[in-house]
Amino acid sequence: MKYTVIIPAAGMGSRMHMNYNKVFIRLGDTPVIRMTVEKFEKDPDCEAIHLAGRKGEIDILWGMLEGCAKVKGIHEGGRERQHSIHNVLKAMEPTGYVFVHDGARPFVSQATLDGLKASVALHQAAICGVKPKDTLKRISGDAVEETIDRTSVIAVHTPQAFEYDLLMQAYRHAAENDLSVTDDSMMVEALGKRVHVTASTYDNIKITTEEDLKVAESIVKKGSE
Ligand SMILES: Nc1ccn([C@@H]2O[C@H](COP(=O)(O)OP(=O)(O)OP(=O)(O)O)[C@@H](O)[C@H]2O)c(=O)n1
Ligand SMILES: O=P(O)(O)OC[C@@H](O)[C@@H](O)[C@@H](O)CO
Repeated sequence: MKYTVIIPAAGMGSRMHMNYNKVFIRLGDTPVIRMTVEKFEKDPDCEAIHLAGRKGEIDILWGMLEGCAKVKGIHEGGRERQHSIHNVLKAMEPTGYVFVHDGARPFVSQATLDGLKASVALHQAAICGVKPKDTLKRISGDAVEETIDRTSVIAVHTPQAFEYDLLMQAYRHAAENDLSVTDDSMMVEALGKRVHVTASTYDNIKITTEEDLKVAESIVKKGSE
């Protein structure tokens, strides 16, 4: 199963409190965005990589990704993650399957990619995640309303994998209905389509806040799953 991956990298990284985009942070010698892209350079089933970058950072991204032969385009991002991805979807060639993967998740495993490929080929829409390790409660202000059955929830990661036509339809529908989402699956769910779930790894963190950098450095040191 061959696919194209869209990697949004056009955020501000504001929760990282640095004065530059967090995907440019180096872990060892390598920028986060290059580590992420290399995961897909190495997967023989990934045919093309398209990124979203902030206006003014597109040349920096091309520089950081020098020699990454599958990178076919770096497109201008938008106000929110979903607008960045929609811009890429509109700019790239139609294809069979599309993965969407955060530029800030450099530790996705090959097994996670393989699981998603198998699932999306069967179900048209597949996401990955991990079981929560903590007890989960629904709250109102500082009061507990209920304890959630944690066997019925997952913490969702990327990549998320879709048939191209389905994802295009979902993004068009979201734009027309002004839907605000935090992942791509929410748009497909809004069409009434069933989305399947496969396993991710606890290493597949999204680098979001300063403490994530310490975790990321320790994953680099030990090697990711
Ligand atoms: N307008 C945006 C916002 C986010 N992203 C990308 O989407 C991914 C996940 O988003 P998030 O972790 O929220 O990144 P930021 O928006 O950069 O972080 P923050 O919300 O702290 O500013 C990141 O790789 C980020 O670069 C994007 O392409 N376009
Ligand atoms: O809401 P945030 O801006 O932190 O992140 C949005 C998405 O990147 C995130 O929901 C996916 O990575 C799936 O977890």
